[in-house]
Amino acid sequence: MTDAPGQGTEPDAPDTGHRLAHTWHEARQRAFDCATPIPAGPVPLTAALGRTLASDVLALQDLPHYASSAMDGWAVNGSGPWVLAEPGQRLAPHQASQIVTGGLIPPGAKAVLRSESGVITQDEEGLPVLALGGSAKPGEPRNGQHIRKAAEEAAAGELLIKAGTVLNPAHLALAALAGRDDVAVLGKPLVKFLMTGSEVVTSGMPAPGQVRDTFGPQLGAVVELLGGIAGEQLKVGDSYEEWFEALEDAEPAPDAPPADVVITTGGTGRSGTDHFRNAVAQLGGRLLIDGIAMRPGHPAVLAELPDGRFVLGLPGNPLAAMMALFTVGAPLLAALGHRPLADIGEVPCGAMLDADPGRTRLLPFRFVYGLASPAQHAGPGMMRGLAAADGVMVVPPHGVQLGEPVQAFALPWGKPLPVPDTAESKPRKPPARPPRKAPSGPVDWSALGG
Ligand SMILES: Nc1nc2c(c(=O)[nH]1)N[C@H]1C(S)=C(S)[C@@H](COP(=O)(O)OP(=O)(O)OC[C@H]3O[C@@H](n4cnc5c(N)ncnc54)[C@H](O)[C@@H]3O)O[C@H]1N2
Ligand code: MOO
Repeated sequence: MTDAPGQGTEPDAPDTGHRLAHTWHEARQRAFDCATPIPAGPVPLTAALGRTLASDVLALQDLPHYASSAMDGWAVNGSGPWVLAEPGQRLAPHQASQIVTGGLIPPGAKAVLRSESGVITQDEEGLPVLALGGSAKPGEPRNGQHIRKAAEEAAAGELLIKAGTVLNPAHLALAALAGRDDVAVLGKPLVKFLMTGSEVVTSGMPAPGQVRDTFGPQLGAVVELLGGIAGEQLKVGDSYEEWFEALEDAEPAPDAPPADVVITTGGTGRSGTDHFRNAVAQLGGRLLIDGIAMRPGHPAVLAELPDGRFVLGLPGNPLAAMMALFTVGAPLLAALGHRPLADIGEVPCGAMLDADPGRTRLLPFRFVYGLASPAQHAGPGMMRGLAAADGVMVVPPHGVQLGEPVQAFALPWGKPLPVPDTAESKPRKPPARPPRKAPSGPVDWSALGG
């Protein structure tokens, strides 16, 4: 929200010399090109799920590293009856000692007799001995029976998990079996959030003049879907000093690792309480993107601070913020996280969309009979259209004709869209002949539900 003009120590905003310097495609490419992949580093196994392994995991020793019993019963040497020995002691022929599943096979043991296959009885002198009995099968115990040999899963030095593997829970267990406490994984950007807006309330019914926070519930989740690690969310007041301090982050909590990316919401405008550019300037940062020729989301800003952190300023309007996040945040997180720039898809347009000279429109759409139909309820401050959408159309400034292919991207939580063979950098030209008259604007989906 933009209220009274700001006061205080706010410096002049950096003079960028231009507004909306970047087309949608340029902004996307620039956000990707400005970042380099975060180097690989070790993470504890408990934090490694879903991460990409940077170097092979080898068995540090034999797996298992000692011979053990596969059954509860007795370790035995030779044939019965067996004289009972102390557990762990070397067994001479015709000796046995009690053992549990997983127990270390004592020296001299040749097999394990299951508890249900043996009985403790007495010899002629009344001393206790172990004899075959119960459910023992003929020939039991065979040599080596019920003994898990050392190295039967892997020998020391053997490759267990290849570099490049995306780690699942079983990989983590295998790495632990191999004796690892941590694994080297490719870098993944940690993202912190600074949310502005004194009118924003985070629970209950907002009064007139207040709005319910739409960012708290969704931004972290979207960042995770885009390959980032969602860090802490901090609410920032409207004063410049609060903004500056939050962005400076001079005294981070001792247990909080530094962010790679800071995402701010609101405050991208140029009125008195909109402080993004000024705080970046005071911190000695540089603006990489300052406005994009797109709608909604045109005030999006991307900056880099001297300490290497990227700061992505999302507009306050909820849908505008998501479009800015998809346009700038997605490529930035991909580049930092060792991933390629996502391909842009193509869908047949289900409406005639007029020209809007000079800017790209991002329209949430839903497939209706195979055609991408623009969403209703897709104003910059709305979420209803996006919540039900199948993707977002990238409508070029010259518009789109009914049935014409139009570039589109999938939602981070949605199904992929078909990608054409042609390079995404070649937006379609309008057809030479005027098309037949067709309905324009949003399509009424109410009959379809959802
Ligand atoms: N004179 C002009 N005014 C505006 C322009 C312009 O070009 N000239 N652009 C408009 C556009 S487009 C956008 S987008 C916004 C950008 O505004 P800010 O980034 O400065 O954001 P705010 O002013 O703080 O908030 C805008 C709007 O968003 C609501 N908001 C903020 N946070 C939340 C949240 N967590 N959950 C839900 N809604 C939120 C806030 O209440 C405002 O309604 O500027 C336009 N104005
Ligand atoms: O970026 Mo604003 O529409 O473009 O909400």
